This record gives sequence, C-alpha cells and structure tokens, in this order.
Amino acid sequence: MISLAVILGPNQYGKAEVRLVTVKRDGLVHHIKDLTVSTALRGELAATHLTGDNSVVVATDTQKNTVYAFAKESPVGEIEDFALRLARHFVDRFGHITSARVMIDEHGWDRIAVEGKPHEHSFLRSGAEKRTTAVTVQDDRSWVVSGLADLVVLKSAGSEFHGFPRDEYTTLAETDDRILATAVTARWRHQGENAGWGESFREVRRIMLETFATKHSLSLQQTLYSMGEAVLTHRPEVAEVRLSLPNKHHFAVDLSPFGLTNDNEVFYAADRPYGLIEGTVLRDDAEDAGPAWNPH
Ligand SMILES: O=c1[nH]c(=O)c2[nH]c(=O)[nH]c2[nH]1
Repeated sequence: MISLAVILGPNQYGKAEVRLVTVKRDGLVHHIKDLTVSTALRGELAATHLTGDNSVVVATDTQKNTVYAFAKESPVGEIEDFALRLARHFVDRFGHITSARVMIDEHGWDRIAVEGKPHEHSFLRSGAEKRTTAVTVQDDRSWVVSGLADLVVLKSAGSEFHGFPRDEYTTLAETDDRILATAVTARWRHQGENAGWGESFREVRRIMLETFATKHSLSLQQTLYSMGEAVLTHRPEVAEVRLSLPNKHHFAVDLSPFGLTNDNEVFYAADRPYGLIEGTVLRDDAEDAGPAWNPH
C-alpha cells in the first residue's frame, strides 16, 4: 500500500434554504416578507470530521431555529440587516465559529387589486425576480453583497450584432436590428456597511434597468459593461458589480414557405441553448473583496 497523507481541506456547513414567511399586522393591513435563508459556518471543525466529536458543532437544526426566532424577536427589515444580525450572532455566540455567511433571497409579493384598490391581506407573487444578499462576518469585519436574480427584460429596438469573425462554421447573419432579451442576475459588493440598504437596492436596480433600456447595444457584452459602469458612476457605496446575462435569443421566423414576408415582426423565442455573457465591473481603487465572494 502506498503511504498517503490525507488532510482535511476547507469546509463549511449550515442549513440551506430555510423558508421563512412573516406577517406584520398593522390593524387590518398586513405586510408580508417571504425569504429563503441559507447559513454556512466555518471554524475549528476538524474534530467532527476526523473523530466525530461534535462538541463545537452548532447543529444545522439550531441554525434553522435561530432564523425563525430572530424573525420573531425583532422586525426582519432589510435582508442585508437581517443577514448581518444572524451572521454576527453565530460568530459572537460560539467561540469555535470564526466565520459565518448568511445568504437570503427575497421573493416579492404585490397586493391583489380588488375593485381597483390594493387588498389588505391578499397578495399576488410579483414574478420570478428575487432580491438577494450574501453577508459574511469574520472576526469584527463584515462583507455585504446585494443583488437580484431573474429580472427578465427585453428591448425590441436599439440592438445590433455584427463585425464578428466568420469561419466555415459561422451561419449567424449580421444584424442591425434584433430583439435583445435577458434575465439579469446581478450581485454588487458594498464598500463598508451602508445604512440605507433598501434605497441603495432600488437605485442600483433602477440604474441597471434604465441603462438596459437606453443604451444602444452593439453586443450584450457592451450592455453588461454599461450597466455595471452606470452603477459604479452613480453609487459610491458600490465597489464591484458582477453580472450574468443569458442572451435569450429571438429568431425571426422564415415565413417564405407561406408566401409571407417577415419584416422583423414574428419571432421564435428559443429557450435553449442561450449565449451566457458574464462579467465583472469594478472600481480600480476598490477595497479588497476579502471573503465576500464564493467560495466561502
Ligand atoms: O450580444 C451578443 N454577443 C455574442 O457574443 C453573441 N454571439 C452570438 O451568437 N450572438 C451574440 N450576441
């Protein structure tokens, strides 16, 4: 048998996707929050892996219960604040836990309109879009990444794609008028802790949407950079933006077999495969990212 030295590498553990819904009652008017919370702890955890000694393992069941108890003890508020409270708790309370990451997705609900008026306690899921956060606390430092996922957008003008190399495998036609559609997943890293998470989120989202709408696009890559650049230009609290943009292709259908022309009016919306355009836009003097991004 060859002698082999085996060591324990980086590890973490926690409860994934704790589903939490809170109802705040303001008389007859109710306010709901719908979150999916994941926790991940790191620390001096060799013993449980090597010998099964669980004396410093904060059970994932306890982590889940802590999420629910914290939701009762004080208002959840902005997801970044809730994530910071939870992550700090695990690091402060348990000496062997040196770092905690809490990730939260927030699912939106709108009020159902009844006779044109928003109902007091009946809601309608507001689409696939999620607001997200990933907070890491280590010692007395913290890193906050805010974001959104599955924000689906489309523009029917102001998008071209041409000038790409052609070889024997290239069939794509050059175009100066195409549909541009994507489902935006964006994550942005804050410099320091910011008091106004809600305002910051709404502004970053607005800036990205306005840039998508108004920037004349020569490629989705150019649009990606412009969206990140606009955020960094207008929001000093943001150090870095990471974007993942699937190119949701819309192909003009060939209607000639039916004796019809197609002047860019009838499209086949393909769901796969899709181009996947991903990139990071950051300030050249951005603070060190520390453990803000995966892997934790
Ligand atoms: O905006 C685009 N970028 C690409 O890299 C690409 N590739 C492709 O086939 N279509 C597109 N569109």
